[in-house]
Amino acid sequence: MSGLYARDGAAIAGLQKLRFFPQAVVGGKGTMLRADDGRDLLDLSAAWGAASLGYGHPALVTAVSAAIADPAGASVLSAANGPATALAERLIALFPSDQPQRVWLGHSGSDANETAIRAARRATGRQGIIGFAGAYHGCTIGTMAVSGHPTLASDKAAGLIQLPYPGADPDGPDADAVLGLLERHLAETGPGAIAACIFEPILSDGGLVVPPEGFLARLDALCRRHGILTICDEVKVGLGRTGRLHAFEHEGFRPDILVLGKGLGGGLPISAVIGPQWVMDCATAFAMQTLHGNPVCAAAGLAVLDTLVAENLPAEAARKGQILMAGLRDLAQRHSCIRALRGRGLAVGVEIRGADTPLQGDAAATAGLMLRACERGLVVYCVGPSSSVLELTPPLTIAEHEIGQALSLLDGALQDLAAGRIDSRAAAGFAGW
Ligand SMILES: Cc1ncc(COP(=O)(O)O)c(/C=N/[C@@H]2CCCCNC2=O)c1O
Repeated sequence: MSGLYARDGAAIAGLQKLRFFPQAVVGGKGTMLRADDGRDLLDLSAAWGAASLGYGHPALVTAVSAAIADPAGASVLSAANGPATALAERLIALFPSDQPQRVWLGHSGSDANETAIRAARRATGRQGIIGFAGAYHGCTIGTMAVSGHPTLASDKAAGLIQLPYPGADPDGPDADAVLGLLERHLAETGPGAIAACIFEPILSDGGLVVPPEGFLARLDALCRRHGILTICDEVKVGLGRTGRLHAFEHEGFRPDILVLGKGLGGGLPISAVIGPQWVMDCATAFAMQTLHGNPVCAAAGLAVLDTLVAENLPAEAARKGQILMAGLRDLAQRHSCIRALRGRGLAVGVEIRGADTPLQGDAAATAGLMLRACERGLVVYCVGPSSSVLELTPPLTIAEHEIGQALSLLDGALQDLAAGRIDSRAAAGFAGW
């Protein structure tokens, strides 16, 4: 174990660790992270999707350097600032509506979803929320209460209707069954009980599950019939990652409220809730934290949005996602432990079947695979209710040759797994999910 990782163990709280292998980073450039042992690691995670432009992108460096050198204050709580206002105006323009919209700026997906839910309740006067099993909306009390991921098994919100996510379980309910279940719930609760329905356009931490075609549009229509606000949580898969600017665009509907985070800041902490003015202006001093709308983070957000356009990153994600998926299908032909491949654009899941490997368990095989991948120079993490789905969410700026390198490194780790060259105890020291 490296010196830096040991020091991390003696200083950083376990409360915030989700560790799969002893990764210790001292720098980064593009898609590469530099480990403290001098190795270059190809990062297929992009820090759980936050490093949307990779590491050290010139547009980010220029924008953030200028903003920190002459900061326009530190927040929007009690003063307007240029970068935050400009970012809000851009986000409104990118999520057009026939109603006036407003933008709330935060630090994380958690505080953004927490705000969206609280504002929906305050603006509608209703308390109930519709959510989905397996969904990850945040790690705050309010977001955990409406999430369904097993790691977030806290007390659930009073009045929560938690539905199965169609497609998450191959033997589970399909879209018709889930919508029928929701209709029955609404018939029982009455039309005036539910404030909002919150959903991910791709169930991400829940296993990288793309919903059946048409499901989300039908869910949106059903909610509108009952005056229920729809909150689309695009914190992980938004902003070009799926091949469209917004993931909901694949589904042919427009949610009432859009939540963005992670990649919005390109690695800096900024999130956003974009929604109708009657919701977003329903109160003041209601959802505030001291540094919300920080001008340096907002400048990063503007640089990300500029670069999405300048480098045509949504279309590039669609194109490169096809290259990645084709390579994974080739690996699946040669490695029977790959149970399934799922995703859109550069949001891809590789489900692992442990029974076909010497490590036997799905989670054990996945853990061993991640650790060996890192030893071979590839960073990839896992998601899913059984921690058995590799989540590939590389920087949108990943180069084609780096996709080839990543596939080759993953192939090597899969060969090690199949040949019994990964000790089952190797990953035991890492708690994972
Ligand atoms: C769809 C979706 N919505 C909200 C969140 C919460 O975002 P924050 O972790 O920035 O508070 C997340 C965060 N997801 C977790 C973050 C914790 C580590 C596990 N991997 C994730 O991507 C998310 O994926």
